[in-house]
Amino acid sequence: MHETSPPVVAPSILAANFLHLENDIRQAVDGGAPWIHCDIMDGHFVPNISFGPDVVETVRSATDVFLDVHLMIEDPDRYIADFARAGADLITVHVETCPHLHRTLQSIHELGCHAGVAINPGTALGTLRAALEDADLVLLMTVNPGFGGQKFIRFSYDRLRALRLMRQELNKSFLIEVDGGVSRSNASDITSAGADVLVAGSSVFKSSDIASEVDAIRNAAGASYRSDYV
Ligand SMILES: O=C(CO)[C@@H](O)[C@H](O)COP(=O)(O)O
Repeated sequence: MHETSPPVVAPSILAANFLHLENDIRQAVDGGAPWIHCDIMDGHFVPNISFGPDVVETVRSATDVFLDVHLMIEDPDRYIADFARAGADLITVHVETCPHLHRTLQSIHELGCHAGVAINPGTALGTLRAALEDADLVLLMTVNPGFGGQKFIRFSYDRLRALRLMRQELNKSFLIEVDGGVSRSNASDITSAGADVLVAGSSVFKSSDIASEVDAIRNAAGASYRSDYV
């Protein structure tokens, strides 16, 4: 899981130009992104539909970077094998969609992938507690999921600090990922509050220079990152 030293910038292709997807991804990787984030939305758990395993498989065929697949879908157990087959390295499910979260995380591991748990801004962090035994990563949503281009919710800084403290108290080493409204202007505050992985969609792919934008976020994040957090 720690193949690349944090802080990691994980550009979300939700905001990419799908006519030039391979080119957009290449520019992001050239700018220093070791991960690519794939947002899977079903129009039920979140009010938007994105793409499925076929697109993930196409991305896999175009790049060997770490593929971070975020399932914003009801009943994710039905699809995790498809995303593992498509080439996901990490599969993250939402605590809000998994009544048998422990079993779901085990299934992801059995499929040979790293397992993550995501949590919405309105869900209490305590609901994660049991999952922290098995998760390789916790994805803290810093917008309400469903759309790119939203504003970072400010109370997320307190949640990040609280999650970092939980990790310390439990003596765990899961990575903390932040997703939504991340840009070069808040990346430093986000890492100093405890994030190891920063998902950035619009700020990267809507920019006129994708590689420079990734580099700028990485530099800002790196300036305040403390490796003794993990
Ligand atoms: O999962 C989501 C949205 O639900 C995110 O991955 C966004 O796609 C991030 O996009 P920006 O907020 O960076 O535009």
